[in-house]
Amino acid sequence: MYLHGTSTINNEGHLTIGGCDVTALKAQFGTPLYIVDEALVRERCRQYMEAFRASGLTFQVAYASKAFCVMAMCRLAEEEGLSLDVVSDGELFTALQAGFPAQRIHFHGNNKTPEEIEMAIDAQIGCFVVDNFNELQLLNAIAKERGVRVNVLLRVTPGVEAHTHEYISTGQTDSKFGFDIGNGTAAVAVQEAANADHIDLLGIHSHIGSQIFEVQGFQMAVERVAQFARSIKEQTGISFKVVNLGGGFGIRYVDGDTPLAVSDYVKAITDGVKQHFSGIGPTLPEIWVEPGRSIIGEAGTTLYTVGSVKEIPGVRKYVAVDGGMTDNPRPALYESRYEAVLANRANDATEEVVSIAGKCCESGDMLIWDLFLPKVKQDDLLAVSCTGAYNYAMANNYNRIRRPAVVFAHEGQADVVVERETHQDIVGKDVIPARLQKKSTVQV
Ligand SMILES: Cc1ncc(COP(=O)(O)O)c(C=O)c1O
Ligand SMILES: N[C@@H](CCCC[NH3+])C(=O)O
Repeated sequence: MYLHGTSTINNEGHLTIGGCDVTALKAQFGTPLYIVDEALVRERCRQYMEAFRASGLTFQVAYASKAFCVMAMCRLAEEEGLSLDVVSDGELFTALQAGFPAQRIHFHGNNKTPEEIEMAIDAQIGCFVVDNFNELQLLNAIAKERGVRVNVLLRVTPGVEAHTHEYISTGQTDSKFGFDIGNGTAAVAVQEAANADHIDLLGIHSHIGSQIFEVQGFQMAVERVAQFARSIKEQTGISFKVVNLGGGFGIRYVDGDTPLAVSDYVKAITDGVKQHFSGIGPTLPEIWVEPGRSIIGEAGTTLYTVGSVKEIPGVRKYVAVDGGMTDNPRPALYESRYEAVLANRANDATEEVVSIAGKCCESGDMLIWDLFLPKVKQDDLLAVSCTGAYNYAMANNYNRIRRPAVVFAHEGQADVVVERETHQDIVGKDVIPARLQKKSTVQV
């Protein structure tokens, strides 16, 4: 059984996270429950910061908040010295409400609305990562209206195919994101941004995909982006002060996943920058990255209570838990695989192979197929590991199921950072028009 971060099994055979016994967390907060190992998140942040410091380059590590964006997480990222990547007014609002320094916020997205752009300009965020020509023109016009100048990176597609699930691969030419280098669009965008009177072009951005295990994709992206920067410099004299190489660094979900150490990914990038960018300008560019999953993914665990257990003799045993695709849609979306332990009897010998079903009215709502566990009973606790990234962030209310609470566990203390939704939250935005209101049956 693989235990991430501070997770241990105590003498009673209970899983503990951040020094908290999960059976006590269940008693206090109920299930399903997302538990975040705060020390592991901090450790990951520090690994990035230290690896970049060791490179001697000027840098920013921006936490890609799409992976898990709540106010406490923004605070934690700020405390660790990270910047923040947001992709919507919702994420921006969350960051600002948490008091995250606006200058360290970078705004992404392939279809920012005028309202989002206005909100971000008014908040004086650090930088827009511009995805397309419509946005470039809109941003310039809004900045002009407000009499300000805005910092911009242009998102380019370097033509690198990352080895990952096709839905989370983004660096190839046929992608909804960015200006393509290969077909010349990126060069046109650079010229247009440089000519725009209310835009300061800081540099370029490239993100090749997510959950990537090898360094080759990143090395290739650095090389392509550097070639592009060199040709732009030669043809136009424009040089890039900042190069953002995105996120995508892989993590260990299950046995057989082989992520590299954070320092290895960072070294591949910084070595590549030193090699390929030397001589383009008087100094090397500032390097930014945007890790999301690798900061928060392994630090998250989802705790469920087992409900029904159904055996189809000779076929399969289904163990249903009190959550499912509403709190973790990743198995249904990407066929993602997860590991789990029986968190109240983790020392019992494994005896059977079961499949973990969610409670949604949907056959595809399966969390884990063919998992070895001790003999599972109703009311047992199941802890699915590695659910920190893109779980709470993609949680939904299908079947009007309430989103679980999130707690940060640290040094024996667990604090709620998101409360469990209530039934009232579920109907809170519903409106019954007057003509559908229930008529009173009381006769006067
Ligand atoms: C532009 C951009 N930056 C950063 C990330 C974060 O990626 P990851 O969570 O894989 O590090 C993503 C998501 O893939 C992204 O699209
Ligand atoms: N939501 C995806 C990652 C998306 C990355 C964003 N560009 C996942 O769960 O793996």
